Amino acid sequence: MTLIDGKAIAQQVRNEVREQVAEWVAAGHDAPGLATVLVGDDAASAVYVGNKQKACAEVAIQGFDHRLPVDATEDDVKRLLHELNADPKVSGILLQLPPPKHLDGPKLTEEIAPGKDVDGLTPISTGLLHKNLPGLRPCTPLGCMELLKRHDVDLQGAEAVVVGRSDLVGKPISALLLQANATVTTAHSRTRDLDEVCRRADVLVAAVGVAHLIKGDWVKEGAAVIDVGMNRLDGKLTGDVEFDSAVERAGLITPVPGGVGPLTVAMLLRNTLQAAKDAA
Ligand SMILES: Nc1nc2c(c(=O)[nH]1)N[C@@H](CN(C=O)c1ccc(C(=O)N[C@@H](CCC(=O)O)C(=O)O)cc1)CN2
Repeated sequence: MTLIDGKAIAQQVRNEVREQVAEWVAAGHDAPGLATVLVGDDAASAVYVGNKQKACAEVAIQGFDHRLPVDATEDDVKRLLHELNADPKVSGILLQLPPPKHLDGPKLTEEIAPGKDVDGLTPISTGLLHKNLPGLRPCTPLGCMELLKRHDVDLQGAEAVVVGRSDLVGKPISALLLQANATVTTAHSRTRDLDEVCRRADVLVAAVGVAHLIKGDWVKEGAAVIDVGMNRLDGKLTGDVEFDSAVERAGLITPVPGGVGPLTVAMLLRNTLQAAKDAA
């Protein structure tokens, strides 16, 4: 069994982005710029945004850190996003999710210009993904694919089961796996005989947001298990997979923390460089 080291792979990706940014700037271009927009004072979101800004500094991407108060209106957020859309120093924009309850995160995200949508979450980016046309893809699904690629997991004709159908992870990772020629089942909370469906999987992606939903004996011997879940259980961060039992059967598996999570930020950096290049 191989334990996937997401931190190490994320660091490799960040090193690659740093070199590619340096080459881009050496060729006479402006450094790419990433604008993060955080509305309100959610502690976890503030940490994620802080990490994104730090990661930008590490690879010489310009970071623009925008904070709006918890009572910001829909118009306030839209105004800021429109300003950022028009700012040539900004190659990529992200609205940290979720915003405070009175705001509709997905609807506000639609205001981001598709060319700057480094989260890959606007309807245009979603359409490009599902048509397999060039565009920006969501970061966490890209991170899952990167982990599989760097571990040489053969996806051709593989049975892939994705548990979860969110716009952020479940649906886009299903699309990416399908494009890699896996046979994909997107399972969810209403799927019948979920245990049996999971047991078919050569590649099992858990992105449902329920701590330890996927039991060890649902895992096929030798399967690649990618756990996207990030749940708090008894004060501890834990995934959607019952790790201690799944590890007995998996061929390779991501831990939580230290698996998929770090790749989200690394792929955001890669997307920001891509957005800068596409805009040039
Ligand atoms: N606009 C977006 N909002 C949100 C996204 C996103 O991709 N775009 N994803 C998540 C939050 N997120 C990044 O924004 C994120 C979450 C977790 C991690 C991470 O590295 N997790 C660590 C553990 C961290 C901890 O101890 O709390 C890990 O898994 O090892 C990175 C990014 C929702 N919002």
